[in-house]
Amino acid sequence: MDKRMRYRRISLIQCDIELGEPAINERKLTEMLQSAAEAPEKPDIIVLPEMWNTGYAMDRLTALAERDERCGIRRRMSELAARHQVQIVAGSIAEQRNGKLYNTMYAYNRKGEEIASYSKIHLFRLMEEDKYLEQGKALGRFELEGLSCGGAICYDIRFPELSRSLALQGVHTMFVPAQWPHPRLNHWRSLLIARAIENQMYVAACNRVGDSGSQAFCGHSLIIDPWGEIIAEGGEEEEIVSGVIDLSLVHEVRSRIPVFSDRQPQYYD
Ligand SMILES: O=C(O)CCC(=O)C(=O)O
Repeated sequence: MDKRMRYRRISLIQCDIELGEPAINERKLTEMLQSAAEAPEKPDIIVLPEMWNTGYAMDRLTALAERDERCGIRRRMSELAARHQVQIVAGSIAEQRNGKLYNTMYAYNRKGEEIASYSKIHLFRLMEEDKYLEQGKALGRFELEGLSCGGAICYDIRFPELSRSLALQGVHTMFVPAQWPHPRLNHWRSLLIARAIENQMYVAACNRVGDSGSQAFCGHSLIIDPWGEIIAEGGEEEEIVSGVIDLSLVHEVRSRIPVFSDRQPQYYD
């Protein structure tokens, strides 16, 4: 495999998010993104956390969410990607489309083209997402320079069917923006490691830190390889978590333990 195609450096922007303050959040994310992009070891892909524009300001989302016609954040993400010639999995933002609210991930290539979107399918009742948001209706699969990618947002990782469906569609790296709170750090780490092992894929998961009301978010953004080994892990403060993935490992692990050809789908519902 061509060396340039084999390795990708990924940086996860693990940060705090101000509740209901899109302008403040965008300023901070932009600064962190720029410093990641200008680091001596420049990443190929930068990943942001979930709902980073508004946080969980659910009862104010109609006023605060990004609107298609404004095209503000999406245009600026696209400009950042083009300016720094970096690929961006822009976490997810609260957005309003056709009068409905969604929690949506966007991805940009190095030219700044918006190449994919994925709206969260499994809405998290504990945060009342189901009361305010419309669920997504399609899986998020996309390509970043030949890397076959998939998206899952936070609670989605509790549904192994979603990541398995992505793997069956050829995904080798799953990106997971999140706002995952304590006291379920153990679930966060275990579920992400399990999704990587069972699907023999890389998982790059970007969580937020800090508090919002009674919730404390647990950070520990992770890059996990297809063997379940942790390549990089954050703490519980703001930081940029980086690691290099080696795509040949996906093929190696899949040929060593051939779970995809050993599946027995006739027994599954
Ligand atoms: O499933 C969990 O424990 C956390 C999920 C969550 O916080 C979310 O989807 O926003």
